[in-house]
Amino acid sequence: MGFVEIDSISHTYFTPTTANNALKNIHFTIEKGEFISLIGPSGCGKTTLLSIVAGLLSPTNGKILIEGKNPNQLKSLIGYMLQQDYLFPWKSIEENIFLGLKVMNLLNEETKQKAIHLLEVMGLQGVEKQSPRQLSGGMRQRVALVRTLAVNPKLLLLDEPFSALDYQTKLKLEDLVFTTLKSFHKTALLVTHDIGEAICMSDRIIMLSRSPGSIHRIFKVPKELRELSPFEARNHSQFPDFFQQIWKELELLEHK
Ligand SMILES: Nc1ncnc2c1ncn2[C@@H]1O[C@H](COP(=O)(O)OP(=O)(O)OP(=O)(O)O)[C@@H](O)[C@H]1O
Repeated sequence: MGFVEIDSISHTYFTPTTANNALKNIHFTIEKGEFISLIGPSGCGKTTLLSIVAGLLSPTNGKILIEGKNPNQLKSLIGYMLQQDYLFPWKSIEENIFLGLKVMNLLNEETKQKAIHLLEVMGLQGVEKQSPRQLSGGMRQRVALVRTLAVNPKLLLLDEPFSALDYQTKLKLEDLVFTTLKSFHKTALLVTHDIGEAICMSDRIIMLSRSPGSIHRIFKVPKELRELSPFEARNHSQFPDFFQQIWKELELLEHK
């Protein structure tokens, strides 16, 4: 059994007059420590799937099991990182990174110290007393990552966490997130529109097609690229060919 079992998920959004089949029979597993990316044309159901895995939305059909359990039983073990950092502007950085720990009743001297240490790991030592307004977008996203990791989640769900950043910051953050997650042996599911990002961060890439959202193809990232940091992977000789392969397939789906 995989660490995460996504077992024949279908989802329909109902309105009084319409039924929108957002997902149909999505079935795959994620191994512990694996990094998976979801890509596909707009509206193919990536965010819907992530919300279902997070336990925020109940699928119309099928089930999700994380270590054999329903995600609703384990919300505390799932961390979410989004495009917006959702830091509270009126709270200090320190208060922001302790927030998840506080909500989950896990705030003590040890967990506080670990969170502060994570800030240092992210290159943010000394910002504890500052306000989010004083930090750049990339710094705030790093704080958001610290807050997410502080509660020691087993599964990280990343919904386009780098898409609002400038290109250089995005590349740096990809490297940082990648190395941090690998060093803590975290399992992650990333939604992205960026093929390059999917290639350089993932072990496998799941391409969805739309109407209804279903798995079109699963790509295994070549071993040579998986062994490198995202920045190095983007510069590897195998990167352009693999990029082209995925790009062409995605183009076909976009115009379907
Ligand atoms: N709350 C909702 N009510 C009705 N339909 C919805 C709702 N949320 C999403 N949908 C529809 O479900 C389908 C999948 O949407 P979803 O946002 O999951 O796709 P996505 O792949 O994340 O899109 P994008 O890449 O544009 O962010 C789309 O057709 C969308 O219009």
